[in-house]
Amino acid sequence: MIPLIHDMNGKKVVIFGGGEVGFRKASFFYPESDIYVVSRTFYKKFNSINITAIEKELNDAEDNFFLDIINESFLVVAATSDQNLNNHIGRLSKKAGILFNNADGNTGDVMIPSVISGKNYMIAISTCGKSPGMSRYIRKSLEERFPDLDEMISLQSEVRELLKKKEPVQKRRNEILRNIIYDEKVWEELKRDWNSALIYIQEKYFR
Ligand SMILES: C[C@@]1(CC(=O)O)c2cc3[nH]c(cc4nc(cc5[nH]c(cc(n2)[C@H]1CCC(=O)O)[C@@](C)(CC(=O)O)[C@@H]5CCC(=O)O)C(CC(=O)O)=C4CCC(=O)O)c(CCC(=O)O)c3CC(=O)O
Ligand SMILES: NC(=O)C1=CN([C@@H]2O[C@H](COP(=O)(O)OP(=O)(O)OC[C@H]3O[C@@H](n4cnc5c(N)ncnc54)[C@H](O)[C@@H]3O)[C@@H](O)[C@H]2O)C=CC1
Repeated sequence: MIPLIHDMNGKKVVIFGGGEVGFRKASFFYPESDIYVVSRTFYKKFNSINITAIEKELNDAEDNFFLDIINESFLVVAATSDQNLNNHIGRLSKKAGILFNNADGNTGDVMIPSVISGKNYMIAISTCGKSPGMSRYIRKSLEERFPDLDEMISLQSEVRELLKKKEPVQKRRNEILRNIIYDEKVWEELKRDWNSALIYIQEKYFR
């Protein structure tokens, strides 16, 4: 498997299973996608997000029920507590030519990663199904280790543009940007304030 960052805006996503896991998967795609959740029961937190809920016992549902509901969707997620049912939904999605993610059962075409994101970046973490708990741990560790990523990226972006005007040699621009990233004092100034970090950079690197 390889990672892709995908525009899910307005895409139809159908989730089977309305438990805590189904809710987490729905939250993952919310609010970007158009989300349908099909289940016999719904976890209480579903009240907090805007999805289309379809109450249905799936044990006695015909294949055509599934095929009608997943029609024209971009992705199907199986998150019921019944592996056989999840795998069956996977086979039907394949038949319909729709991407499939399985929260419990045979791995589908797509896996859902742990995500850290800000205004200026996103990082997705996966252990390829080996240890989702470790993905969560890595996410938490990165969040603690890099609380100022957004600020640093916007600072780099600003300095990059300033440098393009001031420094004609690309290799030199590259070197300065790298030195700034590794300059602990810049990170310290950033904690105080974005502008004081920029002033420090201009005094030290723009002479
Ligand atoms: C394969 C995958 C399928 C998929 O859903 O795409 C899958 C499968 C399974 N997870 C299970 C358990 C747990 N999942 C988590 C947490 C997350 N699980 C997520 C993704 C994935 N989980 C995909 C692989 C991604 C990868 O490898 O990185 C995350 C990243 C994204 C999300 O769900 O939003 C989210 C963290 C979000 C965050 O916080 O950052 C925790 C931790 C916790 O809840 O504290 C536990 C308990 C501890 C543990 O088991 O490690 C079980 C039951 C195992 C059993 O029966 O014992 C299965 C089924 C199986 O393994 O067969
Ligand atoms: N991929 C992941 O990240 C994780 C997956 N899991 C696994 O995912 C599965 C779901 O976990 P939870 O949401 O905690 O379980 P849960 O039991 O709280 O929720 C299951 C949902 O599926 C629905 N459902 C089950 N059978 C159905 C049927 N025949 N017809 C209609 N609806 C049906 C239930 O009504 C319920 O809403 C479990 O098997 C669990 O082991 C657990 C943790 C993380």
